[in-house]
Formats: sequence, structure tokens, C-alpha cells
Amino acid sequence: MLKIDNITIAYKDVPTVVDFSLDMAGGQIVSLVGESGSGKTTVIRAVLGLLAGGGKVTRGDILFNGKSLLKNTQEQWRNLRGSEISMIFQDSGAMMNPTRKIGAVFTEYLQTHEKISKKDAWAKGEEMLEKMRLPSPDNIMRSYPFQLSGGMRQRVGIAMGMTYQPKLLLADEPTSALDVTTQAQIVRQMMELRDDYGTGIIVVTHNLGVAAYMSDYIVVMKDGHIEDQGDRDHILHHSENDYTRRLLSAVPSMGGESYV
Ligand SMILES: Nc1ncnc2c1ncn2[C@@H]1O[C@H](COP(=O)(O)OP(=O)(O)OP(=O)(O)O)[C@@H](O)[C@H]1O
Repeated sequence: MLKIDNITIAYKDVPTVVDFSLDMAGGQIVSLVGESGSGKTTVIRAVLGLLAGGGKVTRGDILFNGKSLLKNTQEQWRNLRGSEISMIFQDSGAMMNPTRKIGAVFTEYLQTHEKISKKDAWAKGEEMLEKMRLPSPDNIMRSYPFQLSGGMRQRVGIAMGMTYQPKLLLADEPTSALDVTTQAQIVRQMMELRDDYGTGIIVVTHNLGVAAYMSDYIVVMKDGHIEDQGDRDHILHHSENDYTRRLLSAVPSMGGESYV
């Protein structure tokens, strides 16, 4: 489904991520782990064509269902984002305008993606919140982001991102702003997305515990390159890479349980 073929990504001509490759099948869950500044966010932003600060893929290619994303026009990006590929962030609530209610944001999101009346968009928004098992969808639609807990805001973000059942969901530190119990709920919910909709997921996390729990495949990044990679079991139990082992020794538990 997604093939990242030996890319180099540079900010203002300074190569920051080098020789990064990933071949990901539909419905697979892949984690990118590594400490701050290792280039994880840069990689997933490149996949969505949203590199900030003059970032550019200067070598290699990114193929989505066999088609190069690097050649996309703005119009092709607009059609792809939110429908075929979605992204959720560390704190979806913080991405939302604090002065606007969830319902206004959600209906506007739907109306930028399809021709739909406000009333139908509202109903569709509620339906998605309900599908993500958020309690009292009507109430949530009428709330400001700050009136919801961090976990609920994150589930609203997931509900929006999943509206069009994307084949690929990019999640940038989706649980980092949450307490451990809520972290575990969000992680389980993302795993259900794969089971229910066949969505492939790339999770960026510095938390190897989260990666260990939910991924099929783990890529360990360090200083802009792939330091280690492999199936979950390989990384957790058989890797001989010193850096991976160091990360593993520092794994916190999730919700009181250790998943490694
Ligand atoms: N907009 C930007 N302009 C210039 N350089 C950037 C920009 N964004 C990131 N970088 C550089 O790219 C490198 C990788 O950053 P990136 O955010 O991808 O790492 P990360 O592993 O996701 O870290 P974190 O967990 O802190 O987000 C950093 O060293 C940073 O200096």
C-alpha cells in the first residue's frame, strides 16, 4: 500500500532524514520510535506532503498504491488528504480553534471534503462520534474543545480522521499528552480501526511501550536514519542493536501493565 523508497529529506538543503525506506502492507500497524529529533515526524509529514520549514524530499520516492505522491498537484493532495490518508496529532484539541465548538469544526471539515448540507454534515459528525463510542455525541458537538478531556478530544480527532475510512492513518504522538489509562484506551481504539476498517497505521511515538503493544513492525530511528527495524517480536526479543536495547530497558508500563 505504502512504499517509501530510500528517501532523503532536507530542510533548506541540509539532509535531515537519510536513506529511509519502508514497505507497508494494507492494514499493517507500523511504529516509528526514537528519541526527540531523530526525524520521525519529518517522515510522516513527507508522506502527507506537509513538510514545514522548506522541507523537501530530495532523493527517492514515496508510492501510495503504486503512484508517486511526490508528483501530486495541490488538487491531488486535497483529494487524498482526509479521505485516503488521514493524520491525527498529539493533542487534536490543540489543533482546533478554541473559540469554535466541535460541531462547527466537524461540519466544516466534512463540507470541505464533500458536497453536503450543514444539517447532514452535523448528523454525519454525530454518527462518527457514536461509531467511535463517544458518549452523548450531540453534547460533544455543542462543546468547546476545552470542555472535553484530553482523551475525548483525541477520540474526536480520530473520529474526524476516520470519517472517510482512509487506507492509511498517520498518528503523531497520539497518546503523549494523555495519562496512562487514557493512553491505553486510545491505543486499543486505534487497533480496532485496523480490525474494523482495515486501516493501515503509522504511529510516531517516543514510547516504545506503546509501539510494542500495538505494532506489527517497528522502525527505530536515530539521528535521521534507520538504526534498527523488524517485526515486533524481533525488535522486542531478538534485536542485538545496542540502541534498541537501551530504549527497551527504559520502557514504561501502560495503565499499570507492562506490554513488553
Ligand atoms: N520546520 C523545520 N525546519 C528546519 N528543521 C526542522 C524542521 N522540523 C524539523 N527539523 C529538523 O529535523 C530534525 C528531526 O525533527 P523531527 O521533528 O522530525 O524529529 P522527531 O523524531 O519527530 O522529534 P520529536 O519527537 O521531538 O518531534 C530535527 O533535528 C530538526 O532540527
